[in-house]
Amino acid sequence: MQLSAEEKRAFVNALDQAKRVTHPDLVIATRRYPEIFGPDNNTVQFENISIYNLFVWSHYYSVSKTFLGPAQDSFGGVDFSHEGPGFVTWHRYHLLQLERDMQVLLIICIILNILILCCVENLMRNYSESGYNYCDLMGFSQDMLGDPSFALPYWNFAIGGSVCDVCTDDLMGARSSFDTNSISSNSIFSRWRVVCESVEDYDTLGTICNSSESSQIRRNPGGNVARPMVQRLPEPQDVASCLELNAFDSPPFYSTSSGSFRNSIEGYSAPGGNYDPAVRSLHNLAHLFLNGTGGQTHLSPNDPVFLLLHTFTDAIFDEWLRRHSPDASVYPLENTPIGHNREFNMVPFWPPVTNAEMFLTAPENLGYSYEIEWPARPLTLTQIITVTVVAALIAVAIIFATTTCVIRSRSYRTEGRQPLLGDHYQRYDDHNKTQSVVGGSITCGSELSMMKMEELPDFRDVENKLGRKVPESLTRSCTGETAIRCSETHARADDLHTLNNKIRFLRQQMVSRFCGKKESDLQTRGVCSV
Ligand SMILES: O=C1C=c2cc(C(=O)O)[nH]c2=CC1=O
Repeated sequence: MQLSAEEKRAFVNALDQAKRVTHPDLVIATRRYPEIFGPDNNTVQFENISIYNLFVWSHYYSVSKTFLGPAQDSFGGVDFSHEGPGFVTWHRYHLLQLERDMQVLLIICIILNILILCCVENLMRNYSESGYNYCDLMGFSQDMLGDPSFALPYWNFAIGGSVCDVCTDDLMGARSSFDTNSISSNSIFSRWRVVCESVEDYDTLGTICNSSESSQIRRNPGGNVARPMVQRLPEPQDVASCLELNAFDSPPFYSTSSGSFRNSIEGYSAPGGNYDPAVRSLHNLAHLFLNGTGGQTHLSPNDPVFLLLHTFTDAIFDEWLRRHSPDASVYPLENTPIGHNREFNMVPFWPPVTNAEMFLTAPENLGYSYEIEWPARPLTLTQIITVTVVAALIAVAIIFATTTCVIRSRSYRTEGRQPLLGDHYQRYDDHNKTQSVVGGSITCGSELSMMKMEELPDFRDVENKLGRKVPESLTRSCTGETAIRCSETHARADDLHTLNNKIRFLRQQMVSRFCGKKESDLQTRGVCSV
């Protein structure tokens, strides 16, 4: 989704070229081994095939029944690329082969153009003057020229919801307005035709898929009403959970494996690792979501969404390798389904390549990397417990603080109706010392000072705030009891509250001024009373 418009166009055009240009090196077998030399035993049953169709054919071949020999049953249920540890390694190589083939395509194109320009310019002058070049003759477009570092992008399919965001005309093709199962005619992919469609015929006739193209790509993302579970894409959390799994794979190394990263990313077990026959997740779910060509194993690469879906699957595999740094030995050496053992060659790639060769971190060993932001990891049980306990403690602290505030504020309010200087502010006499503040008088030890409140520095502020004169009886030298009474007579509760605070402040000032101590110190020692 982050490609620029130009990058999208170049990518789509490059795929279209790959669909049309014949693979420069490889041919496909269209008959099984006993018939490979043809009816006359002299005509090899091979065919040329385009670069993209070879990509489709390889996948078809890897999931096809394997012929065991004359008079022997086909070996059904064989799958060299799914339902086993080789799922991730096989599909990785599959993508790398296509990517390399497309890079070569671009290099050939550049070389041929240079040759035309330098060597056969005269010969081709008329053609060049028409604005075309040799690569156009072969089906190349200018978009692809000069970019031999071509790389396959990926589709983050773990976005939840039921919208295929890459199914737009500038990418993989929007839905046709006329047929919900077709691709819009504005997309180049509406003109693609599939290969390997006639599986039943191949099986009954004992043949193999050839390069013949047949019907259009079918696609109806999220539209399988008969199977609501596959109407939604996987969620980001599914990726996060799957990446947490420690074990690469687990016996029987099949679609029934539990606690297996491979089976989770493949999508036969829940993202958290438990095998559940009813579950389809991640890669499998994305396939089934496409609901058409891309959801049928023998056909799925015909829909180009396949390769974006698989580059993302490969990115998850690579992130798992990076996080868990597994030794090669975590990939099972034996007892896997046929073709999936660690040192076995992956069928049908040529030249031979083993699963082990793809079980390595890509940036360090294979020369490519993915630019992806991974969803946050889900919390472990311990983390959930810790967070819960901390949250509970914070809640208790908040409740305690709130309750204390409420009680205090209530007591302040009632203070307005209580003596300003109550019983506990009564004179306190110690044998040695007497610190006492009563109304506007302070006694410190033997030293006695009398002071009118009016004389204290900012006493006028109180009056300003009250908007009137402070009651006379208070300003003189109210003893505790007197102060209340005179206040109750002259001031409202709010005023009393303000006054109360002010008096408390003044009292502190007086205590510290006359005793040279803070009131709190004196109170701590239990020798100060007001
Ligand atoms: O192309 C594929 C289609 C698939 C469908 C399922 C499924 O779980 O039913 N799995 C698939 C894998 C494919 O590669």
